[in-house]
Amino acid sequence: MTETPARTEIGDQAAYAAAVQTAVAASAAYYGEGDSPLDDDAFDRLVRGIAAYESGHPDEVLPGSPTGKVAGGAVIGDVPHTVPMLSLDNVFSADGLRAWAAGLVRRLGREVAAWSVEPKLDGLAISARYSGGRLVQLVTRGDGAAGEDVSHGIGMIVGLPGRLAEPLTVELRGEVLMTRAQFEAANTARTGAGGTAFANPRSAAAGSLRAKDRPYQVEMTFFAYGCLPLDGTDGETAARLRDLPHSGIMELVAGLGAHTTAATPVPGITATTIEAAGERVEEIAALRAELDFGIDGIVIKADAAADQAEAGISSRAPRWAIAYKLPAAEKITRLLAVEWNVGRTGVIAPRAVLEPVEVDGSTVTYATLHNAADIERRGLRLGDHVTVYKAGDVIPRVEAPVVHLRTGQERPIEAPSACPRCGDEIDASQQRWRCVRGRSCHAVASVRYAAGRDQLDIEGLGENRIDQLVQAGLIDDFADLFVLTHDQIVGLDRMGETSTAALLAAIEGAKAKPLNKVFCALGVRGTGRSMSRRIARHFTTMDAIRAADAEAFQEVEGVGPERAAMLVAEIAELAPLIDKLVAAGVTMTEPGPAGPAAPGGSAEEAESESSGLPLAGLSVVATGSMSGPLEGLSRNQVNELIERAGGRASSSVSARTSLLVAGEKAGSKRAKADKLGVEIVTPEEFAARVAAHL
Ligand SMILES: NC(=O)c1ccc[n+]([C@@H]2O[C@H](COP(=O)([O-])OP(=O)(O)OC[C@H]3O[C@@H](n4cnc5c(N)ncnc54)[C@H](O)[C@@H]3O)[C@@H](O)[C@H]2O)c1
Ligand SMILES: [Zn+2]
Repeated sequence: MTETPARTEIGDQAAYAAAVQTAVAASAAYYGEGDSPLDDDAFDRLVRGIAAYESGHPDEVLPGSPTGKVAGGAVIGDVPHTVPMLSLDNVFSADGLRAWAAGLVRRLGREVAAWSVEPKLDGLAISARYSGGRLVQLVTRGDGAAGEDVSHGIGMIVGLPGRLAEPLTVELRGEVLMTRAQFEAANTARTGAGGTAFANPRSAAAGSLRAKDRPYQVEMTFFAYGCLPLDGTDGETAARLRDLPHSGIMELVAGLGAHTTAATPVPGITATTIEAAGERVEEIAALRAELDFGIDGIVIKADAAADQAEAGISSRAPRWAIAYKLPAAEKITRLLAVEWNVGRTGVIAPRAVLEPVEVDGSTVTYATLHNAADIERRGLRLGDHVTVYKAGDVIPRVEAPVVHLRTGQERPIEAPSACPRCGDEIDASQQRWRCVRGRSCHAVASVRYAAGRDQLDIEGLGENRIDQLVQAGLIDDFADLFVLTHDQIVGLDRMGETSTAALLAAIEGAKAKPLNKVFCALGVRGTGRSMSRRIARHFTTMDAIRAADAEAFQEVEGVGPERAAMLVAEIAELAPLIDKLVAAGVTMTEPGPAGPAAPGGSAEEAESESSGLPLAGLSVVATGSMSGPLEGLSRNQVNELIERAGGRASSSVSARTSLLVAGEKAGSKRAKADKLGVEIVTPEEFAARVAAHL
């Protein structure tokens, strides 16, 4: 959310003319079939470059330039709109919003009565005309003055009723989009019918709405954001629509039976000050990742009809409304490779390796692909351009191939025919593939981790020895260590009486390790040493950990909703292993009083482990893209660095945060840290502080 967003540099007239051509073609594709070769970020950079060039060379402006026009002037329709369907001007920061509001107040010569704040739905604008309460025509926005008749879409759009609750003659305006589920279903239907996948929900909605004869059914969703009189609207209704504030219109529309944002986790609200409106902007932005439909910003409008009427409109956009743009949550990049990783339980999951791309404030190199069937269903190929989606803390995912960018060089993605870790067979009978060895596929690595110095610290149990025990069929996981007998071990290669006795004693000693070490030994995803200490300290017993739900886990510092849900799932999955440990008499409690952990767990440990380290006692959050010596580090690697340097890594800024490492595009976390007075440093400054641990 930087105030001066990046733009394409345009050096001369020829480059300018080429840029105009590219932008107009992209717009035509975007509003037409929904198959633009550019992602929104690239398109917006280009148009900003064009605008900058034009302001420096006003005599060179081409008549076909997209600037200052609805839909870049790229689209034409033949159904005139009663009232122009406009675009929206943009701001990119809280300062920009305040400046815009101040300008509007100046123009009106009085305070704005109220602000309405609602999500900016990322679909396409539609005009839905009702006659006597019956839906009779659908028209796209087109160039703003006239649009295309897409009435064949009637009946495919959830939330756009065929009949209103009252027999009114009115025009509803709103956005048609696809929810994530509708998008997945549309792509399944399309690829199933031999077609190619849509690149993203927005283009799927655009393409589906315009297509007339389709051999398969798709479903879309409508959200209303306006209601206008039409020819034939009765006088009373027309007067009501003219006088009601925007919020009142929204209530009326909902009452008529059309979808509005009221029923979503981000309902439109009104605020009396622009500061309060700004807070709502932050709230909506924070919920973006959890919504099942795309939003690309937040729309702030003067609510009162009189304020709107007096502010008026420009040729492109109303002056009484503004779009607060959020960073693009979706980018186009290349799919370079697919890795097949074997999880702790033997699940074999594909992961996309991408040409690194900046999405929503962080660099994305990997993205989830779920399973082999998913790759098939999406019709992905190696070398494809793909749309990658990430918002907030959501794990990045590959949405779809951008089929119209194919060159013919793309290759099929080959699924492994044997377990990539142990070479044994794959059980492909379910959507999630598994190694037939299940957990024991993972045995050597996981037992080695459990026996490591920071976990159970079992001396004499190196990789070779573990491998030997696994090969001999004596252990499948580290709980099996505790039931090994003298006779089982002493016969093994290079195991004499002395080393056998030493090993058994070391294993026996591990039973007395405190809960935090035992928990850490489980290798729960997303928990390292310090997180294990915090969890053990917070819950104090394994029973309490096992009983905790996601909400309870979020009370542990540094555990957000996503990690909490994962912890619950992982711990449930580990139940058989934990049961074995309990049965073997391994310690399941943490000494010392419960409560928030000191930076290093128990006070003593904290002393010995992290005092003297540069981040001792500090809770550190990193956000935005890392640069300087930290460039290229994943968020996880940065967190590990924080922990190595004695700090606690956390993903959310709170009053307890000591330090925010804010890279480029730090966004809302930076704003929050600012507000809370948390110290903020650049990645370079941070790197200097922890140089010894880099
Ligand atoms: N990738 C490409 O090639 C390409 C080409 C053209 C445009 N675009 C993208 O489209 C955007 C510009 O498009 P635009 O001119 O349609 O403007 P816009 O989408 O940024 O804003 C105007 C539109 O917002 C929609 N909207 C959503 N929620 C609303 C609400 N609550 N109240 C009012 N309106 C709401 C309406 O449909 C309205 O027409 C840019 O972000 C650009 O990146 C991309
Ligand atoms: Zn295996």
